[in-house]
Amino acid sequence: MSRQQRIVNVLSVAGTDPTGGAGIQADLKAIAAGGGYGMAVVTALVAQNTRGVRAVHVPPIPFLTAQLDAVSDDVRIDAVKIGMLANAEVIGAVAAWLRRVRPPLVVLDPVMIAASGDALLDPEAVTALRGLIPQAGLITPNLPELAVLAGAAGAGAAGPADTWEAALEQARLVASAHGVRVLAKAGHLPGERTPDALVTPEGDTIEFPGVRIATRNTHGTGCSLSAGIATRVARHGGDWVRAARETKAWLRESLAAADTLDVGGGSGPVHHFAGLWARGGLHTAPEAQQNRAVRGDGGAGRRDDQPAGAAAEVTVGRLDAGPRRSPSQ
Ligand SMILES: Nc1ncnc2c1ncn2[C@@H]1O[C@H](COP(=O)(O)OP(=O)(O)OP(=O)(O)O)[C@@H](O)[C@H]1O
Ligand SMILES: Cc1ncc(COP(=O)(O)O)c(N)n1
Repeated sequence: MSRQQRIVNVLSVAGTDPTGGAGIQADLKAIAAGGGYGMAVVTALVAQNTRGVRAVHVPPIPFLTAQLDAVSDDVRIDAVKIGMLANAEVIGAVAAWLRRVRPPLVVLDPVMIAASGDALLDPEAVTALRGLIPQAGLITPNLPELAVLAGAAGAGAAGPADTWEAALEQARLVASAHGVRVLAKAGHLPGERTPDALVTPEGDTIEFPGVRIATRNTHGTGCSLSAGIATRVARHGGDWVRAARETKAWLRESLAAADTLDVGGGSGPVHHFAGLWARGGLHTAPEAQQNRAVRGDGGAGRRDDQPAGAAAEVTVGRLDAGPRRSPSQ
């Protein structure tokens, strides 16, 4: 098998979601759907469902390190996705392992607060989290997380961006302060548009347009996006733009089919395998309709007026980003 055809091994270092919509469980589905072999190290056991978080249990730090070493002592790691880190001790252990192992590609989703409003990171651990950023090739904060990072990087306590322009400005500040690529995401903004933008440390901005899908089943979209990008950037030899573009198209397809699942009474998961199952002839429209009928919402309100991958990205600024200094290019 040639190097290009090799199946990539992708490690998720994250917390759990026993209902399967976010965290490690979502990551493994996103990695598989993206064409990689998924592996997982648990940073925190989280008792949560589609409605919220009930309890968090962080394993002893030596056990976390033992999990990380068990993988890296045995398996070639092509990319790492890092999600929930819970506290400064966990961050320290993951940072030390990254320095030792130097995986070639690292995507850091700086998870701080669940969509339900529950804290997934000790507020005092933000400084430690910022220290981890230079070891990543890409970070994927949502708007509240971006505001925290921008505030710490000198923007003051501005709060989450309420316009796309303000989000891009914060992303540029964070990218240049930490020498890292930042994926800004408009998921939390009101309105019809949900663009993402890849911002380089040099200030180049590659925008991926998107149209909002009217569903409340968006649990774990950030987890799935970051794990999908980690998988595709490894498959595409470090091409971050292609990885982000393709992952957004896949996530759109998965979000558009989220209402065909029937998982929980809160914000449910996306359907990670909707595209694959449709192309394989599995679970066709009548079954999906039935799920919606059982739940009683008839699927009303869902909008999918744009085929996956239809939107072309827009480049603002220079494209010649050049190689990065960090080991996790
Ligand atoms: N309703 C939607 N329609 C289309 N795309 C969406 C929608 N909601 C989120 N997205 C997309 O999902 C991805 C994650 O966005 P978001 O900003 O919600 O991240 P997040 O808050 O980290 O996710 P999570 O819900 O896992 O915490 C982005 O690519 C965003 O554009
Ligand atoms: C273990 C874990 N990691 C991340 C999230 C964020 O996802 P969301 O904001 O959709 O709740 C989560 N709920 N749980």
